[in-house]
Amino acid sequence: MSGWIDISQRLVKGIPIWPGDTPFSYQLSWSKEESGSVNVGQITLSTHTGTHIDAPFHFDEEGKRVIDLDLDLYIGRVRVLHLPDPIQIGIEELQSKNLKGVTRLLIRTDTWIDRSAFPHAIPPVAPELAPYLQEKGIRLLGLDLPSVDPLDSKELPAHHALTDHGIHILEGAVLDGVDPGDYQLAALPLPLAEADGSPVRAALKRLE
Ligand SMILES: Nc1ccccc1C(=O)C[C@H](N)C(=O)O
Ligand SMILES: [Zn+2]
Ligand SMILES: [Zn+2]
Repeated sequence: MSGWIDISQRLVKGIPIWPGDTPFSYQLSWSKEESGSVNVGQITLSTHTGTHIDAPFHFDEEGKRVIDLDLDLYIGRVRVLHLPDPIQIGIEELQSKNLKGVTRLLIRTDTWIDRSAFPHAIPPVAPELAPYLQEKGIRLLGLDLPSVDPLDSKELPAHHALTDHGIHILEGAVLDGVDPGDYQLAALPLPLAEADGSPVRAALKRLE
C-alpha cells in the first residue's frame, strides 16, 4: 500500500456531466489488430468532467488559462474538513474550524450521494466566505460537488468572489469516507495552453 488515496472520479463512459455538456468517451483510433503494432486511443470530454479544476477564464474573458496557473496550488499540504449536509458553505459553517496555517482546503459535504447521476441541487458556497478564507491564507478550495455556485446560477457569484480573493477552485473530488485532518495533496491539471478548466488525477496521503 502506497498510502495514497485516490479522490478522483473514474473517467468512464456515462460519467455524469453538466446537463447538456459533452459526454465523456474513450475509444481506440487504431487497434493493435488493425495497426499491427499498437492500440492508440482518443478521448472526448468537457474540461469540466469529473474531478477537475476551474481556470478563471471559465467565467472571466480576461482570466487566467490552465497553463498560467501556479503548480504549487495543486501539490502540497491540505486540510480536509467534514461538513455533513450543509444548507450552504458559509462563514457560519466554518467558524468553529481552526484554519491556521492552511493554504489548501477540501470540504467533504456528503451531499452528492448518487454518483451515477448529476445532482439536482447542491449546497452553494456563500460569496462572503471568499474574503474570510483569503484572510486565513487559503489559496485553493476543493469540494465533493460539481460547482461552488447553485446549479442554475448564471452570475456565478462564488466563482467570481473566490477568484477575486485569490482562491482557486477544485470541483468533484470524491471524499466519501475520507477522515478530516491534514494530508498531502496532488491534483495537477493537464498542461492545456488555452483551456478554461482541466480534469485532474487527485490523491491524498495522510500526514501524521
Ligand atoms: N460545464 C458547464 C456547461 C455549461 C454551463 C456550466 C458548466 C460548468 O461547468 C459550470 C460549473 N460551475 C463548473 O465549473 O464545473
Ligand atoms: Zn468546473
Ligand atoms: Zn466551477
